[in-house]
Amino acid sequence: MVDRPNKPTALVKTPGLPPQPQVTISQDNTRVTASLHTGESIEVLLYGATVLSWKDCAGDEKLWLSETAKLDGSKPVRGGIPIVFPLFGPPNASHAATSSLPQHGFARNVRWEFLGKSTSEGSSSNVKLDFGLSSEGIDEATRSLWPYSFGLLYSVTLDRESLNTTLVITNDGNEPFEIQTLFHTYFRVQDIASVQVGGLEDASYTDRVGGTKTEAGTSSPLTIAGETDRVYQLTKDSKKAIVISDGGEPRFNIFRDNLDQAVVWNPWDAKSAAMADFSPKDGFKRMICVEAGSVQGWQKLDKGDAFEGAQTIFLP
Ligand SMILES: O=P(O)(O)OC[C@H]1O[C@@H](O)[C@H](O)[C@@H](O)[C@@H]1O
Repeated sequence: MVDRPNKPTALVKTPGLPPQPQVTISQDNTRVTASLHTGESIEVLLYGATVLSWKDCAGDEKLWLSETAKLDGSKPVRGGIPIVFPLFGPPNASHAATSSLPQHGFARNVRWEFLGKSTSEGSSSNVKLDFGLSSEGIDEATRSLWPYSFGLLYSVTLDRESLNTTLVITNDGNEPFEIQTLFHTYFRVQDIASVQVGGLEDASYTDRVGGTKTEAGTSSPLTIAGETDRVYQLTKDSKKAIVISDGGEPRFNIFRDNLDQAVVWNPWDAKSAAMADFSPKDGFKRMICVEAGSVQGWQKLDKGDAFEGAQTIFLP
């Protein structure tokens, strides 16, 4: 073998890109899943753009999803994070424009479009999934119940220690409209008897159990010992977290952005027994809904206006 005195120098090795988040669309085109190389993952059903699952790096599920939740588009999902829009709660004749809509509006009852994924610049430790819905994307029957020209852009960002959901609502038509919106997050807890919700102290609230009444805030964290359905009126201070603790340990820190109310809901035994899509029947012991939203009064959007609201849930 001839030894070549002037060998070409080896090519300088380009450092490999860090492992990128994986995003997959299910074969039946109904779900999008995303995972970080460190193990965290989310799964989003295109029906309602409902986040069904959020797991930490150890694979522990953070959201509660009923075992009998309908995932076939026949009913809003009982669990995960359904989106409430453009109406919170049951329709009411006092607000004519939304009085024909179903409870919590229609955004959770229709299929959204997956618009794509992105990551923060230079980062492989987060992934953002974008979903869209517009007046053109809903069926004629729904459009006739709420005949406005709108656009919704919903972004779900998974980070190693947090999940952010951001909704941007635009008025794309000439007619003004009024909206309410909320992230109806079902949190998974170990034992509702040992759950405390902090960060709501001193906030007045509307109690919706057994007739609607307004109550002054209390100084201690909220505990749940029966059916609970409250709309808390919060300050605009987006730096103050709502903290869900379980067994004395903080589990979730929820930060709001431009969402001035939080609903706390647990149906307890009788109400959950009456819901066919709620199971197991003692599942109310392992869930609590803490729902950041804008649901007191209405946000008016004139032609060309936009409203943006977000929540970020941190794992302590
Ligand atoms: O059964 P739905 O329509 O999903 O609503 C569940 C609950 O959602 C909560 O946000 C409301 O405060 C409750 O009053 C309601 O019962």
